[in-house]
Amino acid sequence: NMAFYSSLFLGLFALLLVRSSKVTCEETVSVSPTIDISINRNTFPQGFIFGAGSSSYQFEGAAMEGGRGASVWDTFTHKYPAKIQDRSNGDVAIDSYHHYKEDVQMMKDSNLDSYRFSISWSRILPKGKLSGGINQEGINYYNNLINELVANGIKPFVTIFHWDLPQALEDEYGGFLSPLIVKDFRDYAELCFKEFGDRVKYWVTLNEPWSYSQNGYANGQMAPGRCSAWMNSNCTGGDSSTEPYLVTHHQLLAHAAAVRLYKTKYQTSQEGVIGITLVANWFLPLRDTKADQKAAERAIDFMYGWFMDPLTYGDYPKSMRSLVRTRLPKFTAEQARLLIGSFDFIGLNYYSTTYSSDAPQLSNDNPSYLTDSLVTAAFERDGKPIGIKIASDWLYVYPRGIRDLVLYTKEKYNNPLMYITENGVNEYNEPSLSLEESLMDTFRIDYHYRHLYYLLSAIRNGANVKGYYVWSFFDNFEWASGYTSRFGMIFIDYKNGLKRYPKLSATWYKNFLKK
Ligand SMILES: N=C(Cc1ccccc1)N[C@@H]1O[C@H](CO[C@@H]2OC[C@@H](O)[C@H](O)[C@H]2O)[C@@H](O)[C@H](O)[C@H]1O
Repeated sequence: NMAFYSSLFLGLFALLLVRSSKVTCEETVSVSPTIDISINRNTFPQGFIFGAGSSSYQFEGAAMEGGRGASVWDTFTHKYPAKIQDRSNGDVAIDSYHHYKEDVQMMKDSNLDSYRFSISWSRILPKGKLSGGINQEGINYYNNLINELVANGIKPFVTIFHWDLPQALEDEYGGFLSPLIVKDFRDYAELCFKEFGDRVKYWVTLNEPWSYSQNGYANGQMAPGRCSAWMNSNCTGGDSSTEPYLVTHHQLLAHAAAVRLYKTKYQTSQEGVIGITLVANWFLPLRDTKADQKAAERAIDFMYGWFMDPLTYGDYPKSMRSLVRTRLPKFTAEQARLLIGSFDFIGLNYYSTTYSSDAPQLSNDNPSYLTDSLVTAAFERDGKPIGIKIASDWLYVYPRGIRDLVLYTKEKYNNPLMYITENGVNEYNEPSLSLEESLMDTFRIDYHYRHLYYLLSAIRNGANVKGYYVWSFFDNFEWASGYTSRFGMIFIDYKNGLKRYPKLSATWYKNFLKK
């Protein structure tokens, strides 16, 4: 019976244990708060526009067809093929000029709300000026494209200048190096408003004026390929310490002139909106020191404030005034007045974030835009990269940067209406891959999902963002990288008639956009 009582006791004890654990289990179990990380079109505000982008020189082809005149990119690629990684050019590109009906169908199949594209200035004004004559075939092409988009319920989002300046204007007065560009750009913009403004309700004057100034006039890596001789970058001429500042100055004045024209003469009847697209990295201090914090602030001033300060406050950032001094042009009071608020929205192109560290040693007797900010960029801290790198050596994946940049814009520049006009990641063209493997871009789904997650977080924190455009819908001519770099959600088979194949990311985006 001893055994009986001990087993009884053990049983009771076990029961008590279970009960107590059960009781404590019931009392203490707290369902962890669900952190909702699932997003789709419907978690974004009503009316948010989802799209994808392109640009004329990178996509159209037909460079010597349909009456198109030469642009500085035709000259640059033909004269300096060594400056393009695979010595290629945009003569044919992905031939959107002839494929636009098929391409619009693919946009429709992808559930896009909108398609961003740019107009080739020298396709509609082959000599750059009205006096040089209007090319009706060029006008017809854009009318056909716009009509095809509208007929398929896709909003055209049109960039007036995406770097392909008519060569004739470069030859006549140095293009954006001269204030003469303001009148010719305004006349070109007016032709666009007149011919397309009844159906185009979203206008961008300039795409990434920073890239045009930096790559065209500071490092000479892109058209028109100018830089200081001491940079030994095979530039045809130029001065990296002054020309980037003149080109930005004249781009801003040209932008303001086109916006003023649209607002005084076309906006009331056409009821569209007009803005500018700026590219900006986000910048984090490399070390938690005052010096590196100031360096990060200078970095964003020199890349983003270079444009946002004149557009919001009528002058360049103080950090630029104090470091660039006499090499930084001045605005007259009238020009400042025209510039302030010269936009209904800001288009933002965000790709990546870098670390900034203070670099006083950069001030030397060979000044240039590239070093004037006295900042060194880094992609890793203590050997740890800021994010994963898929392909390009400047593109590390840092999705939180899109939220930081958007909230910075909200705080510093009065929360303007914003559209993310480009966000994307590239893989290298890899001829050894099978077609199936080339289409399996799971990294691109990850990239866009995480950037959209952080963009939504910024919106939930009050940022006034109303749209998002993937760069890019199709693989295309990626400037200095030629066809070696692929950003598209649709694969282009360059070896087989430019056939289009949706990548996995296109299917993902289609489902994400399902209404
Ligand atoms: N490409 C830029 C600005 C830039 C230029 C050279 C190097 C880094 C960044 N901005 C946008 O990025 C897109 C992706 O840019 C590519 O990025 C990887 C580079 O290797 C490639 O040369 C560039 O075209 C362009 O296609 C769009 O036309 C342009 O608006």
